[in-house]
This record gives sequence, structure tokens and C-alpha cells, in this order.
Amino acid sequence: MKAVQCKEVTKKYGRRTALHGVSFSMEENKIIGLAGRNGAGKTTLLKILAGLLKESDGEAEVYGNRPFNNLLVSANSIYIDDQMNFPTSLTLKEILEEGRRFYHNWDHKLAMNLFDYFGFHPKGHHNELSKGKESTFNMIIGLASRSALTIFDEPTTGMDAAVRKDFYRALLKDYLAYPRTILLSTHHLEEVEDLLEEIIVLQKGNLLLHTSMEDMKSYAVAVSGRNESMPGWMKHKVFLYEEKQGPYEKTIILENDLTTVEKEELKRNGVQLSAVSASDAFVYMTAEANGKGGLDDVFSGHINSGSGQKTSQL
Ligand SMILES: Nc1ncnc2c1ncn2[C@@H]1O[C@H](COP(=O)(O)OP(=O)(O)OP(=O)(O)O)[C@@H](O)[C@H]1O
Repeated sequence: MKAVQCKEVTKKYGRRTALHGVSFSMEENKIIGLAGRNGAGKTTLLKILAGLLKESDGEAEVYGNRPFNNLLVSANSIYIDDQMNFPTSLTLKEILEEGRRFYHNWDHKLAMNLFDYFGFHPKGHHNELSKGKESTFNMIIGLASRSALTIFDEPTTGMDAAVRKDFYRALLKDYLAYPRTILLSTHHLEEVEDLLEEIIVLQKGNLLLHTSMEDMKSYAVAVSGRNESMPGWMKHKVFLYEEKQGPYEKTIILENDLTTVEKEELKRNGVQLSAVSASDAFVYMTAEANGKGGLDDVFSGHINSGSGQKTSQL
């Protein structure tokens, strides 16, 4: 059975459309990443799948059920983000007890072991935690719930590097022991790319890509060399990014569909081919061609300000 199925899911907030007819499906028992630039629609999509928001058009299904206001879906899924609120009257330990009562797969031993490992005080309160500690506590709930669909929306906000590493390890260990469908949105693809089996990329509310992590790792290739060494057929390739290195040389990031013959010709011409990591490929493929030039232009004063005046040279 599909864990998630989205058919032409659209979400409008008033006149703003956050998702434009997004369609994809996810097999169960996989760890899938959701990536996209700020405002791409990640949280909106995840909240629809968690049943917290209703799609304006199209259909989202979680294990064959429409998630909005659906108790069956709520009982079998969990949505973790950095805005979770708990009754202030409850201690941290009491919150975990409540988790045990609500989630039928809840592993209280795991919850308490992680609670102790990360140094929480049983009588502490959620609203007194630092940002990183709050995310760590929420992550414990997400893992211990062992929900069939576990959704982490930017779960590492505020966590320091060591805690993030612990979180990824705990997630992987527990997933291997108790496979379930885990959907994880992140702005730090480089940190999770070895954890993910698939990746979904949203751009401005549209589905840009849904592919295996293996394919994402070879999605793009960097081609560097002298301008005259680039064969004419290159212009028919999909350029993700191009940068001049002085007047005679350049580096081009291409979608990696080069044939063996093409690669050999490039090498014979002295052009260097190098791999592009999945996280770099993501940055290139979602870079905005906004007509404003690059960041370098901002600092060299080439961008027009809103008033049409040139900004001053820094
Ligand atoms: N409650 C809301 N009312 C109006 N517009 C909203 C609301 N929530 C989100 N939006 C808009 O919908 C779009 C998608 O927002 P969303 O939070 O889903 O993106 P995101 O990919 O999670 O962003 P980020 O990475 O910055 O968290 C944005 O343009 C945002 O301004």
C-alpha cells in the first residue's frame, strides 16, 4: 500500500497559492527528504499530510485515508515541528506519559532512555527549554511514537552539531529496527543525504523533482575548462549554473545526461569533469533566475535598488 498519495494537491491561503497541483506518491517504510527554498510550500504540504490543514483542491491520502480531521490518520501519524505547544501545567515527564497514552506503538523505554541521555530534568517544563532543547525533546516524542507516518518538519532547529548528529543516528537506528515511513523536511541536505532513500524537491509550490537519493547524487556534473574547449553540442544541454573564471575559462553545472562519447570528447579537449554533491545539485536546481544578478553583483553595486537608483559601491 502507498503510505502517501497526493493527486493535484493545491493549497490556497486567501489569494496566495502555496501549492500548485502537486502529485506524487510514497511507498511505505522509507525515509524520504523534503527540500525546497524558503516559502516553497514544505510546511504546507506536511501539514496537509498530517491532517492539520485541508487541501483547497485535489486529494491527499495517507494509507488510503483523507487526513484532514481524521482520527484514524491522527492516531497513526505524528507531525513534529519547532512550534509544538504542550499544556504548561505538565512536566516533561508527564508529557511523555501522555504520549504513551495516545500513541499505540509508543516505546516508553526508548523515550526515557533518550530523555536521560539528553539530560532532561523530569520536573522541567517545555516552555522553559532553550530552542535546541525544545527541538530535542520534540524529536524524542517523534521517535518514541513509532507512528506509521512520522513527519519531521525542520526537526533540528536550534540543535548544536553534536545533538544533530545524535538525532540522525538515533533516527536511523530506530528506523532500521522498526521500519516506518519517515518524511523529513530540511534545509541541511548535506547532513541527511546519507540517511535518505528518496528526495522530493518543491519549488514555489510546484513539485520539481521526486527521485531516489542515488539518482540525486549523480543528478548534476561540473564541467570546467577553456571556453573554446567546450564543444558546440553543449548548448543543447540543461545548464543549472554557469560561472566565468576570467575571460578564457568557465565552469558549467549541467544536468548529468552526458553520454560516454560526450565525456570522452570533453576529456580529450582538456575539459575537467567533476561530481556535484546532492546538496549542491539542490542549490543549483533551485537557484532563482530573478533577473537581479548574483550576490556578487550586490557587493559590486550592480543591482538597481527599488527606486531605480544604482546602489553605491561598497
Ligand atoms: N497561514 C498562512 N497564511 C498565508 N500565507 C501563508 C500561510 N502559511 C504559509 N503561507 C505562504 O505559503 C507559502 C508556502 O509557505 P510554507 O511555510 O509552506 O513554505 P516552506 O517551504 O515551509 O518555507 P520555509 O522553508 O521558509 O519554512 C509561502 O509563500 C508562505 O508565505
